[in-house]
Amino acid sequence: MSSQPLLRIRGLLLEAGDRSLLRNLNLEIHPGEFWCVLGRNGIGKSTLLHALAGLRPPDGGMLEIGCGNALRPHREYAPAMLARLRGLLPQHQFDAFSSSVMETVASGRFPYGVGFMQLDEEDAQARVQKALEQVGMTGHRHADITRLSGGERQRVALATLLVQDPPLCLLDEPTSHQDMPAQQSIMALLRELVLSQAKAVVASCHDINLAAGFATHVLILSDDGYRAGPCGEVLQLEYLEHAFACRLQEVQAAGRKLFLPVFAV
Ligand SMILES: Nc1ncnc2c1ncn2[C@@H]1O[C@H](COP(=O)(O)OP(=O)(O)OP(=O)(O)O)[C@@H](O)[C@H]1O
Repeated sequence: MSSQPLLRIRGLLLEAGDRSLLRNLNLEIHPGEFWCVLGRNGIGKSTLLHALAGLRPPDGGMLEIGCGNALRPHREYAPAMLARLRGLLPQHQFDAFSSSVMETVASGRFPYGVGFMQLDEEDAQARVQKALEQVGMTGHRHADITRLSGGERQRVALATLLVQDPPLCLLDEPTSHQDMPAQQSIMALLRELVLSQAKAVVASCHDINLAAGFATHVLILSDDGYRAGPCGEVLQLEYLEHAFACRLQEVQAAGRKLFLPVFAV
């Protein structure tokens, strides 16, 4: 890949208490790449995404982010500038107050205002409308976010990220609350962002086959290290069985490679 990376990770160390989650992670994330992060519960996927977003400092090594020019550590950017470079869809949404779906999605434009709530109204509204269409939530635009289902609330959060429109989109389990068609459409939407808008996406995911179907690259985390690279190279039975500590079988269906669990019963 010849383009300038959006994110450079060098010798990254992440710890939780006295436990090392990730040791010596080296990776570059470029425009046009859709990375899925795979691994068991508690392996460190959310921790990694939070570190990539600059929400927690690395415990060792270096993380640099940028767009176009030289990359710099997250701490060297003002918050609004950093919010124009990267956005994070958290795994859970916490709503302390009522707010309409449209107001919530419009909050993604805050980094582009000259002051709090001083937005280009026309531009913001057009973006909100488009994002709600993209996530299939137009019919809920006047709804109170505290009254949405888990899957609906997560799609509103995704629409907020789309409206924020950063070149680097970080998503913690974007498909976890979604039914099967919604999982497919969200993954297709993320792939479209990558292919048609040259964004970079890094998303944690528990479904190997969704990753295989839509991602361009995978990062597989395991207790003793990681594998990273294009899907065709890294989505290997051996690596997956090692990372998930379970037996899998590889099958061909509809012209695609799928990984299924081997049930013990
Ligand atoms: N603030 C914290 N203090 C101590 N340990 C923490 C903290 N936050 C997370 N951990 C631990 O770090 C480990 C990694 O957590 P993380 O949420 O990154 O895992 P994950 O791979 O995203 O898991 P899941 O697939 O279940 O969402 C877990 O063992 C968790 O208990």
